[in-house]
Amino acid sequence: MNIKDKSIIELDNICKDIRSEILRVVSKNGGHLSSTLGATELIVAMHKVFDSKKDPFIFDVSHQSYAHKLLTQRWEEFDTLRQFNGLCGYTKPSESDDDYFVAGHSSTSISLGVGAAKAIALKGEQDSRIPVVMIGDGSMTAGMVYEALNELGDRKYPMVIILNDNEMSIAKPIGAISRMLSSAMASPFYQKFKKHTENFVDNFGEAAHYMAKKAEESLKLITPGIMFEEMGINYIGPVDGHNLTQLIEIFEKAKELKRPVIIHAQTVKGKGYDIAEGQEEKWHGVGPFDLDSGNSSKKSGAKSATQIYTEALLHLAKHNDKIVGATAAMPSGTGLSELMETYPDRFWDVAIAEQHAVTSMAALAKEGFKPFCTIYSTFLQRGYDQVIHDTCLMDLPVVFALDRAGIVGEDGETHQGVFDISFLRAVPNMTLFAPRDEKSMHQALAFASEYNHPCSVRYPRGSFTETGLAESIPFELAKSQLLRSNSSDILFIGYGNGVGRAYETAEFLESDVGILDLRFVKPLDEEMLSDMSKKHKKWFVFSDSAKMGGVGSAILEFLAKEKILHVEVESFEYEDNFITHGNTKLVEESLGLLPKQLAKRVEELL
Ligand SMILES: Cc1ncc(C[n+]2csc(CCOP(=O)(O)OP(=O)(O)O)c2C)c(N)n1
Ligand SMILES: CC(=O)[C@@H](O)[C@H](O)COP(=O)(O)O
Ligand SMILES: [Mg+2]
Repeated sequence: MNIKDKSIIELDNICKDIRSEILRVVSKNGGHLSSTLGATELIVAMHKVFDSKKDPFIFDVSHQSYAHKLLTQRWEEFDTLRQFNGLCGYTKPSESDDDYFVAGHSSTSISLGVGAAKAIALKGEQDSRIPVVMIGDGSMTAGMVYEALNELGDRKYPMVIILNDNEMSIAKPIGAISRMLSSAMASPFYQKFKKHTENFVDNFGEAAHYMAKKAEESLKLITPGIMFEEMGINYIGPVDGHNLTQLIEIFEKAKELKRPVIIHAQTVKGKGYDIAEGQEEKWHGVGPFDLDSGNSSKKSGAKSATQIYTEALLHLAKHNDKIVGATAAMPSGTGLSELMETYPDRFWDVAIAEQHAVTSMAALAKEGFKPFCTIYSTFLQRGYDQVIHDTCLMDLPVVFALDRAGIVGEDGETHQGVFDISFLRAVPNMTLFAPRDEKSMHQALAFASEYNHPCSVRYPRGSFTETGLAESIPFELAKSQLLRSNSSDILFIGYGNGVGRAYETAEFLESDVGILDLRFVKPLDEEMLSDMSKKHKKWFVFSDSAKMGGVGSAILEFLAKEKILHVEVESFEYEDNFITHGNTKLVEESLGLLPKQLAKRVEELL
C-alpha cells in the first residue's frame, strides 16, 4: 500500500483499518497485541516520510512491527500471522524486501542502524538513503544500545531513531533509564517554552538568540534529551506518538537534518483497544481471545513447567533465606513475579540486561547467597561470556534456571530454546541436569539449591509430557534413573522433557524397549551407561535440544572414551537448522519428531 500521497484524514483511516485488522487476527491467532497497537501511527508516519524499499527500516525486537507488515504487501497473508508456514511475527527479510533484518532478541537495532549507515556512507548513498530505527523504552535498557550510541555520537552518521516510549517493557519497566525517559520536565511544558522563546527572540538580534540558546541548554539539563545531546545525538521530544500531523512534520525535519537524531515519541501501549490500553502487562503477548470480553479463548490445561518452577522455588526460598534470584525483564514469563512479590528484597527484575543479570548474580554467589538466574534458554545466549568469565571461572554456585527450553512454537527461529546444552556443556565447572515432570522439578531444584557449583536446569514452554513411568527419585549428582528395564536390544534414553517423548514413542512400538531418564548430561552417569551397554546395543536419544553438542554427542563421547564400540546411537535431537515458527506440534511433525513418526524411524533402524 503506497501511502505517500495520502492526506492526514486518509492516514487516520488507514490507522483505524490497521488496528481493526491487528485485533481481528491477533484475537484469532494470538501474538503481540499492545505493542503493535501502540506503534501504529509511528509506523504509518515512517512509511509516509521514508521508503522501506531503500531506507533500512529497523524495528527493535520487531514484535511491534505488524503495521509495517500490513503496509508492505502482506495484508492478504496477515491472517496467517505466526501460523506454521504463515507470516512470521517478527521482521524477516526472507519474507519481504521491506524487512531489513531478522529480529526477535532486543536492543540490536541501533547497532544495525550504525552498520547500515556506515555502508550507506561507503557506497556514497547518503543523499538517497537513511537508516530509520524504532526502539522501545524497554529495549533501551540493554547495554548494547549504549555501545551503539557511543559510536554513533562520535561518528555522527545520519540516522533517525524513533524511541517509542510507552512507559512499559513487558511489565512495568524498572531502572534509571526508564525514569530518565519519562522525567517530569520532559513534558509538553518544555516544548511550549522552547516554541514560545523561539517565536519571541525572532524579533530581536543575535544577542537575544544567544541568551535563549543558553536558557534552553540549561533547561535541557532536566530533560532526557540532555544525555543524548551530550553524546552528540540530536534529541527531539517528547512528542505525541499518536499525532500523525506532528509526527510527519518531525520525521521530515529529522530526515533533512543529515545527522543522528533521536525522536522521543510518547505512546500508549495497547492504544485503540480499551481493555489493553496502558499498563496492562498481560496484553503484551496473548493467546487467542474474545474481542468483546477480552477473555482468553484457551482452556487452562495442565500446570505449566513455569508454574511448577515457581511453586518449587517459593517453597525453597521460604526455608532458605540465602536463595535469591533475577529475571531480565520477564517476571511473569518466568514466574519470578511471584517471588518478587513475596521476597522483594531477594528477587529482582533487572530489565532487559541478561549480561548484568548473570554477572550480578555471580557476585551474590561469591557473597554466600544461592542465586537462581531465571531466564529463557534463548535469552541466556545474550549472557554467555558472563556465564564463562564471571561465573564458571570462579566456580560460583549460580543456578541457571532455563525456561522455554526446546521448541517454543509461534515465536520461531529467534526464540527456540535449543542451544543451551551445546553452549553450556563445553564450559568447565558447569553441571547440567533436567527434570521430566512436576515431582522431578521439585527434586531437581532441591538438589540445585544445595549444589555448590554453577549449574543449569532446563524445562519446556508449556507443560511437561505426562508419562505412566515410575516416580522420580531425589536428584543425586551424575545419577540417572532406569524407568523401564527388560531384555530388549533397544534402550530409549530421555533427557528432561525428552523422557515423555521417549515414553510416547515406545507406546507405538510392538517390541519392548528399556527407558532411562538420564537426568544429568554433565556429568553423565557413566556407571549406568556402562551397565546399559552390556544389556542394550541400540540406543535412541530423546531430548528437546540441538543435536550438535547435545545429549547424543555427550553419550557418543563417553562410548568413544570407554571404547564401547558395539553400541549404535541414534539421536532424535534437532538437526543443524534454525527451526521455524508455528504451532509446536506442527513444527515437530515437519521435523519428523512426533512419537508416531519416531516409532517408525526406530522400526526402520532395527
Ligand atoms: C535480549 C532479549 N531479552 C528479553 C526479550 C523479551 N522481550 C521482548 S519484548 C520485551 C519488552 C520490550 O519493551 P519495549 O522495548 O518497551 O517495547 P514495547 O513492547 O513496550 O513496545 C522483552 C523484555 C527479548 N526479546 N530479547
Ligand atoms: C517478544 C518477546 O520476546 C517476548 O514477548 C516473547 O515472545 C515471550 O515469549 P513467551 O510467550 O514464551 O513468554
Ligand atoms: Mg515500551
